[in-house]
Amino acid sequence: MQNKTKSTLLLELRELHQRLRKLETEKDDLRISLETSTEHGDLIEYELLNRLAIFRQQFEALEQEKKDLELSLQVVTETTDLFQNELLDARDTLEIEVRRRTSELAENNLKLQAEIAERERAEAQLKLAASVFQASREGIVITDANCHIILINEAFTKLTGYTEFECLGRNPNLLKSGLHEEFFYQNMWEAIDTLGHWGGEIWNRRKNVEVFSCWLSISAVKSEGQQVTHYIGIMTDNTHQRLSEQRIYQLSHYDALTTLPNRALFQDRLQVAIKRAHRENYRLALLFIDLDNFKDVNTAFSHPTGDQLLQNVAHRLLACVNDDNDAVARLGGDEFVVLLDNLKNEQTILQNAADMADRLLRQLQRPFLLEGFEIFISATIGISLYPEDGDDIDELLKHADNAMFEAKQQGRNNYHFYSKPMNVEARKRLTMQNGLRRALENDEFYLCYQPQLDAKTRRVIGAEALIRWQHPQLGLISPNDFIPLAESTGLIIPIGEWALRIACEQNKRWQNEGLPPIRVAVNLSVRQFYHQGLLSSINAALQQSHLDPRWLELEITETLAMTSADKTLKKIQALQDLGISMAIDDFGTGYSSLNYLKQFSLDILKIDKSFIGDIHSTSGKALISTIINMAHSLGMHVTAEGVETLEQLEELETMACEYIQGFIFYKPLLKEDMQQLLIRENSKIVNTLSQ
Ligand SMILES: Nc1nc2c(ncn2[C@@H]2O[C@H](COP(=O)(O)O[C@H]3[C@@H](O)[C@H](n4cnc5c(=O)[nH]c(N)nc54)O[C@@H]3COP(=O)(O)O)[C@@H](O)[C@H]2O)c(=O)[nH]1
Repeated sequence: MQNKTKSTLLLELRELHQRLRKLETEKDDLRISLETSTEHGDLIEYELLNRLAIFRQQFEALEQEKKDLELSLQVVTETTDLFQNELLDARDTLEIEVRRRTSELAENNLKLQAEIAERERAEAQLKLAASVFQASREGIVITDANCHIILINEAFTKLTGYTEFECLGRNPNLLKSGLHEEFFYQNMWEAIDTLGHWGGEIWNRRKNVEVFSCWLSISAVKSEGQQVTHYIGIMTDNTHQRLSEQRIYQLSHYDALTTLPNRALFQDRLQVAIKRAHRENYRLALLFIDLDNFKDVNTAFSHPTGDQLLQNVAHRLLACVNDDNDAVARLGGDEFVVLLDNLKNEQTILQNAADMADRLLRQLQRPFLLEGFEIFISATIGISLYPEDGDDIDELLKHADNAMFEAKQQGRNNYHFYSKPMNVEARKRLTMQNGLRRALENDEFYLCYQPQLDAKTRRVIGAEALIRWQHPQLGLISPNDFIPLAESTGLIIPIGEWALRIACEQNKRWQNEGLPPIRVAVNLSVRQFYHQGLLSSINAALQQSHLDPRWLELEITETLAMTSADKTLKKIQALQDLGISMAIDDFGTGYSSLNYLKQFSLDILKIDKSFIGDIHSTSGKALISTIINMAHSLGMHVTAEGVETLEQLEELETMACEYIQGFIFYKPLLKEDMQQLLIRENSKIVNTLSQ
């Protein structure tokens, strides 16, 4: 009974009540039946009473059962109430615990949520970083602390041509272009080591050996303990920018039509040249060139033809200048400039500038063949000199421009110096130059003959033919003044040929007159010597005069002999093969190679007068003696020139110098005087023979 639950007990109790009520009803029914059963006899009554007693018993049993049940219910209810209280207590404790655990759980959950969010954020960042690394247009390379590549991105491969496989484990110096000096890399690493970072432009080399320019930034990555763990290099291809920069530079510094430097670049160069000239104490000449009547070409032909003409002019100007020192630029329109830099010799600056102006004018005078036409133009040049005519760009340009304007006023196709004294000199030069062209036709040249004597016998054995120019206005002009001009204009060729022809004819004439034969020496200038017509003109002179070649001597200077030695050697040999004597002039003033001298096997060595003037000193004496001995050992005879004093003559005699030329005996003589001398010489010989 105790084990039954309260609800089971209540159920049973309810059932019991029902059964009791049913029994009550049956008992009532039975009583009524009993009261009304008199008609049925005693049997029925007995039966009914019996059944009633059974009912009663049942009822009482049920009542007892009910009591028991109610008792049990009471027990159960009491037990349940007790349990209920314990349960309530337990539930309260449990609830508190559950609440505590729930809040703990909620807290942990929040933490977890935050952790998950953090992890997701970190993962997203990593993903982003990885995609940025890969998608970056900059080439990125990551190395370990020992500079071994551990990671590169796609852009790096694109930029350098190296794949990851080819790079991993290697040093990034595999990109070294070889264009930077070692100190460049030293500075770079110094910055990384001290500042942790370096950035700059660098030339690298791709796998296909192509060199490219890039902006490179290198950062050192450090641990918390400040130890370098990695290096990150980020490079941006700069080639396109470089090319555009070059293009922009080209456009802004060079003339698009002629590709010559434009005004801006020229001014920069002039500025640099002025500074250097100031520092190193030399001079500059600025030639401002303006084409004459250029507009007519544009009008008569077309602008494209005019453009072509300007391009051709630029080429010709460039061909005239010395690549190393001089600069040509187009200032605009038909205006050009030439800068002569590094003019060290003060004596020749005027000459150099005037020579250049001459050369430019001559080049521009040659016809230009354009579109099937021969187009003739000329130019006018204004010249300013640094520092005389200005010490800054603007002044020099302005004064050269002014000088050009002056030159235009005086007629085109000429040049004009800015400063007056220069112009006087230049005008003299111009007069000489113009006169030089006509001098041959006008028979303004003549030859003098300076006798050469045998040092021992004092007999005249030869003469040097020396040219003179009798200018109608300027008077007698020294060869020292006009020979360089003739050289630079090329007029030395006809003038030299004339001197050669006259000397041969005169010598032959003296021989024909029965005078003692002498060897006449003729000077050859550099241009003349290398002129391809030299041999034929000498042959012509000899044939026309019928002079035996052994009575002709040709003098070349020491400097000439030493330039292009092989070419010189062949030419000397060819002349000697004709039977002509070859002399090396001005010996000691230039640069000689004993080796060449030996190979040339020249006939005569002429010691320069500057040495003879120094013969009184011990060192001068020793030097001359050495030269004479060397010449003898090379099989040459020696002529001492510029001998002016007895002391010099005696010294030379003791040194076994064979021939003497100098004022001590004779100055250069007119041909008539030379003839008289030869007549006297002849009579000396006759006298000696008759004694
Ligand atoms: N290419 C050619 N060059 C020529 C020709 N004619 C002459 N020249 C060269 O011109 C330079 C100057 O010559 P010149 O003024 O005639 O002077 C010569 C002599 O007068 C001078 N000399 C001779 N002796 C003395 C002397 O005792 N004292 C002194 N102060 N001067 C003297 O030396 C000049 C000859 O020199 P060099 O020729 O070196 O023997 C001169 O360089 C000539 O070469 C020519 O036709 N063509």
